[in-house]
Amino acid sequence: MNVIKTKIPEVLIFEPKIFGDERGFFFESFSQKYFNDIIGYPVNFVQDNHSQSSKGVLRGLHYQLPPYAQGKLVRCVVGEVFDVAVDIRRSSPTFGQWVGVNLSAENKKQLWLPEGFAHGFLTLSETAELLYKTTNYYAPQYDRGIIWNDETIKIEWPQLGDFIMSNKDLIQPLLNESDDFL
Ligand SMILES: Cc1cn([C@H]2C[C@H](O)[C@@H](COP(=O)(O)OP(=O)(O)O[C@H]3O[C@H](C)C(=O)[C@H](O)[C@H]3O)O2)c(=O)[nH]c1=O
Repeated sequence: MNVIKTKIPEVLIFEPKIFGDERGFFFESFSQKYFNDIIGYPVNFVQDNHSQSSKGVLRGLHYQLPPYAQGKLVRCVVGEVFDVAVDIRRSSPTFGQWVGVNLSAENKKQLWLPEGFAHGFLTLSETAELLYKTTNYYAPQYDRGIIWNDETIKIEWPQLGDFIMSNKDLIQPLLNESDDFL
């Protein structure tokens, strides 16, 4: 597994070792021991999520407030997405900064974003399926969002024309109006 640092120290990109042969491929998509060694502390995932989206669907930017904050390990198993993590920890030197990476069934990359980050993605392929592990359970009453095109974050979303979003995501607050994370 290759680990790629990003401009935000806590956000990492993992590239698993792929074993290909005439039958196809095999790779370990997750190893608790390896992951803990890389992150430097024990990370306990309690929930797996799976979502499917059509081209142009943008989901996010979402996070959960403490005590239900979620770290996420995200991978794309069908198609391709532009996946984004935003640092929403007001005490962080990288507050308001973002990392974007193309995750795809082809590149098999994974994005790790710990608690304190908002998550969102834009679907680039006709259809895409995302699998992601979370370090806390879904808690709708603690679910929060930030508008996808917040001018202080300035995420450089790929230009695909009109995005498809849930009604909830069309009216998310600005970062500076959102509920404090830390
Ligand atoms: C997130 C979640 C949702 N749900 C139910 C609630 C709704 O009835 C339905 C769709 O939920 P929602 O529209 O919030 O799904 P997304 O817009 O994909 O939300 C996710 O999008 C961004 C990218 C994330 O990182 C989060 O995991 C999450 O916020 O699934 C559950 O039952 N459990 C869950 O963990």
